[in-house]
Amino acid sequence: MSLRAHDVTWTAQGRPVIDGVTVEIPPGGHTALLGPNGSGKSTFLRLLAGLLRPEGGTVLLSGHDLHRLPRRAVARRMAVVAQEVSSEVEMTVLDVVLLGRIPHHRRLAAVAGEEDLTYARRALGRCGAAELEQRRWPTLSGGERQRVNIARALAQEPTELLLDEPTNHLDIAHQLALLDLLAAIPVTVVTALHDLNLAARYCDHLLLLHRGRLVAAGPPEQVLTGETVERVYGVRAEITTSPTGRPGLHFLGPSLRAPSL
Ligand SMILES: Nc1ncnc2c1ncn2[C@@H]1O[C@H](COP(=O)(O)OP(=O)(O)OP(=O)(O)O)[C@@H](O)[C@H]1O
Repeated sequence: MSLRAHDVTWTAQGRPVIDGVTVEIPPGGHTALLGPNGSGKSTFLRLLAGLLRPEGGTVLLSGHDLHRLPRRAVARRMAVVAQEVSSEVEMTVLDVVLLGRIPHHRRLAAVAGEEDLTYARRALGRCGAAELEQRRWPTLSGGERQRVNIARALAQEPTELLLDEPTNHLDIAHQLALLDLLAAIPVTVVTALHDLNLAARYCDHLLLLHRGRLVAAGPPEQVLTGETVERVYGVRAEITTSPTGRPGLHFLGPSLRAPSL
């Protein structure tokens, strides 16, 4: 297992935000991190990425405690696409993507050699953003910025890629293209997602958080049951098999009973 969390806990203002979560992320697969607003998805993603330190438990990368590994070695392996990115940075798109190459160099001045440019341009192409290369970052739309930010992460050539709501700002065609891309790359991917149908369609392994606790883990048909969706989201759903062979959720309305655990 490339990435594991064992009994991980993190609190804010005395309240557990992540509460004793143990998971194994299947290597080379695409795992979706699901849960209602405030359930702890972003926090857990940051813990998996080593951006937050667990207050209890450990995150293990290839069997080693993430916080005992040199930061540079982790940065070379793991790429993170955060939810919010600044729109103010005065750089071209190509330079933003080249930032992904920094962990592969000892000196900043060494970034932007031929090999780096090849990686950066290939990543832009994969994200359907090749034509944006010379645009100034602040002039991009939200969806363009999102695609470039993902290209930056791919240019890093990570073995683990963690993304927080990467489909935000993307139209449906770009959402599907991005999830197809993430399914095709030979990298361990963990994506926080709100859209349960997209998660069921594109991800092999789902983790469902509720109030900081892991309430279900496994393949989509096992995790996304009507009972679980109603209990966690407080919404009634009819679940059928979609033409893709994956579960398809049809939301019927609010639960007639209060959401609880
Ligand atoms: N530094 C912090 N200080 C105080 N509370 C925090 C902090 N970080 C997270 N929280 C709280 O922890 C809970 C989980 O937050 P988190 O952003 O991880 O949830 P999420 O599942 O990603 O939510 P969303 O779907 O709305 O993006 C929220 O109630 C949030 O307010």
